[in-house]
Amino acid sequence: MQFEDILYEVRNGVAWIIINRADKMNAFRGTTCDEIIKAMNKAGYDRNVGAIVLTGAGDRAFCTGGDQSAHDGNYDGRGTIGLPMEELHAAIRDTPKPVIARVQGFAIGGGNVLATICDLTICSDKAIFGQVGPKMGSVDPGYGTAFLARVVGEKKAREIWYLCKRYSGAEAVAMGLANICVPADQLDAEVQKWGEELCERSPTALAIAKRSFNMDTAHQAGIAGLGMYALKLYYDTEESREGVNALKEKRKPEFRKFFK
Ligand SMILES: CC(C)(COP(=O)(O)OP(=O)(O)OC[C@H]1O[C@@H](n2cnc3c(N)ncnc32)[C@H](O)[C@@H]1OP(=O)(O)O)[C@@H](O)C(=O)NCCC(=O)NCCSC(=O)c1cc(O)c2ccccc2c1O
Repeated sequence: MQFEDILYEVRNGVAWIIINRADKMNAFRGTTCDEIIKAMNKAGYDRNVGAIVLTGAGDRAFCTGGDQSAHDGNYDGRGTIGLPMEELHAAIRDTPKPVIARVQGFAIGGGNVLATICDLTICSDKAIFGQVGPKMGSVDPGYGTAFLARVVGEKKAREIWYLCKRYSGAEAVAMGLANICVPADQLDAEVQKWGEELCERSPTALAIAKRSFNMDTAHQAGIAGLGMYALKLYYDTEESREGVNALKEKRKPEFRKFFK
């Protein structure tokens, strides 16, 4: 399988899916989403793979969400908003293997959502977690908000989305957003160790456990699907475009000027 935006490697039974767009801080465009979906399915149904790692290339970012240079009212791919976000999130949740987010640098916006949805998160002491949606004219109306509240609790999730603060790896562990934080030079070894340990467990027991954990929040896919249509309408407003424009022009957005 040939990929343009990602790398796919199997290391001793652990499949590594690496977003390979370091120049864009591993932001995803349509192609990136489609390739991650394919890779999740490939790893999920490969009998020689016991665990999956999702990460980004380089040390500056895990993933900074939607590629804003490919965002002009809509993103550049397929789906309601020009990115198949519902399918990407479903691919991570539905693949029958545990998915570990390996977080170095920024896990911001949709990158933060991807890490949240993964089964486990291992981060380095250089990791920075956070949301940017209301700062740049977007929001994730599904797992990124509703599921986050299940992970870190309602108050913290609302703080994360409303205030768009940044959080260290240690803070992410304290709030339950990450499982463990290790020094940056030990991150790869730690992630591979967890992956290989998962390979020793019964794959069927893990698959059933994963489905069972997912069951409790499966209805959130409905909120996401419906919300995408609301988001599409929002992206067509001056208020939302102000966020993208301000980011490109490296200035503070003035949303209230456009609020109707
Ligand atoms: C990540 C940052 C906080 C880093 O700041 P810093 O000051 O360290 O670095 P720079 O800002 O100078 O960035 C360096 C370089 O990288 C480019 N870049 C960074 N992020 C992106 C990006 N997302 N898209 C395109 N390019 C990016 C940046 O432009 C610089 O390039 P130069 O050429 O100028 O050197 C900071 O960069 C930052 O805040 N980035 C933007 C983050 C962002 O807005 N992300 C998108 C949010 S929306 C989203 O992700 C999203 C997610 C979902 O899950 C959704 C689900 C459903 C619906 C919608 C969703 C959605 O919209």
